[in-house]
Amino acid sequence: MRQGFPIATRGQSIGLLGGSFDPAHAGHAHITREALRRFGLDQVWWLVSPGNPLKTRGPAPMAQRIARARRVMPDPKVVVTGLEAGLGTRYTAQTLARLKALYPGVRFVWLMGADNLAQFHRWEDWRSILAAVPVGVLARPGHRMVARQALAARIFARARLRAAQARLLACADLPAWCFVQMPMSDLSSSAIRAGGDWRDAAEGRRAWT
Ligand SMILES: Nc1ncnc2c1ncn2[C@@H]1O[C@H](COP(=O)(O)OP(=O)(O)OP(=O)(O)O)[C@@H](O)[C@H]1O
Ligand SMILES: O=C(O)c1ccc[n+]([C@@H]2O[C@H](COP(=O)([O-])O)[C@@H](O)[C@H]2O)c1
Repeated sequence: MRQGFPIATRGQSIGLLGGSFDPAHAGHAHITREALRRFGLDQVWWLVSPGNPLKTRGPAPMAQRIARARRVMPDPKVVVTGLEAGLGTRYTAQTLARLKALYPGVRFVWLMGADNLAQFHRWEDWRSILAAVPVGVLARPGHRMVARQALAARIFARARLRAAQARLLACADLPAWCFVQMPMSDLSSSAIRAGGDWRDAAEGRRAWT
């Protein structure tokens, strides 16, 4: 394994939560705990992104975002990484192809909030992502209807597992995706950047819907 890359063994199920984490907040921690439990994952790796290809604004420095993410999510099952910077990949499809080659036999699951499902069809080579790994989608306020309305969800409607089957997702035949509802956090990095109250966000004191 490449130096500085997390360890995973054959047969393990690893969730990958990519994001700008600019900054990380209790909403990220919440969906990660839910994903571990609902999808029966062994670990979740946070992929702190060098920069979302669809966003024009550059994020805060990587080291700063990683350090904060580790404070927000000090869970032994969660590994905060800068893997995409290490791999030199920019698009999720590329990242997944590289990780699957580096970790043969590991079952990766791509995780994302429901807001990302809404625009998933705009991602580079998005169909290849669904061909490569199962996708777990976590509810987010304002995106209740996305599992029915998003273009990618409609095109791949037959690949959808019911929430009751969530634990089967990591081993499911591809393509497969699953949307899980749960108590939601209304936290977002953009609201934190706008409001400047980072401490409350880290400790999750904001409202839950
Ligand atoms: N409160 C939340 N509920 C559900 N999913 C979330 C929540 N916050 C973030 N996510 C998901 O976590 C992943 C990484 O999110 P990201 O780092 O972009 O944070 P963000 O709060 O969405 O940022 P921004 O407000 O700048 O768009 C994405 O898949 C996103 O959908
Ligand atoms: O591959 C793409 O085209 C693509 C487009 C938009 C977002 N993503 C990924 O989605 C994840 C969430 O991005 P963000 O900026 O909403 O935190 C992060 O890992 C991005 O690299 C990927």
